[in-house]
Amino acid sequence: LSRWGLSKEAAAASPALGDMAAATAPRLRVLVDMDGVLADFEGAVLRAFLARYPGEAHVELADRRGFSVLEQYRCLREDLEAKVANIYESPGFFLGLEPIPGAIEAMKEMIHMLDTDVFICTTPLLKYEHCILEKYHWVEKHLGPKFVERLILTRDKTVVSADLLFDDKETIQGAEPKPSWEHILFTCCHNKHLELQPPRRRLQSWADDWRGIVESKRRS
Ligand SMILES: Cc1cn([C@H]2C[C@H](O)[C@@H](COP(=O)(O)O)O2)c(=O)[nH]c1=O
Ligand SMILES: [Mg+2]
Repeated sequence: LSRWGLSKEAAAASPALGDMAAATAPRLRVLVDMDGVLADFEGAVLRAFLARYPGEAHVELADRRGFSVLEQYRCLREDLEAKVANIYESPGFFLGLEPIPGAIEAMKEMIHMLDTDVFICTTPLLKYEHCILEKYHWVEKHLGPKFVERLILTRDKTVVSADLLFDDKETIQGAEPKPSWEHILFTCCHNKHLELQPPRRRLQSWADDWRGIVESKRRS
């Protein structure tokens, strides 16, 4: 079935029906993750770690593997886990994240695309004291109040319905075994070495063809 609920065979057999369906095509809903996609979580962790613990063992961004920076530091040395957690649980950490290159421009363009609804979909830390409020402030600071209305905070992205999700986490699991969205893996230091099995798709950066991905989904 296409996004319009019409089988590809039916649309091919009756072009008029296909045209009608296209004319009444539903709006495309796009979810964009925050940490690692809009905001540079990884770069900020490393910079703050080096500043707070100079001379301490650390993981260079080029050596990052796996979603959890916490886990990699724990593997390096058990006591580093608490040090790294302390970094991103500190007040000001989430608000101070630098935007990922091209992210702000892409979001401002995407929100004006015809028949497209864009939302930011992000997971707050369980230790949420600073993280949640600062995520709202970050969005207002970098993207403006219109995007604050489009911020979804959830610990389970699988229950949010959409056509596309741009996210740097390799595997996104939750209560819904078959999420409605196609996950586009956004390249980040911790996932760049992964080889995706077809038909999974990647966006290498915001300079890559995100518009092509959005339009291909609209046509599907
Ligand atoms: C250890 C660790 C934690 N995070 C945190 C930061 C955010 O609160 C979420 C990620 O949210 P997303 O919506 O999946 O981007 O988890 C992290 O990003 N990386 C880590 O290594
Ligand atoms: Mg992320």
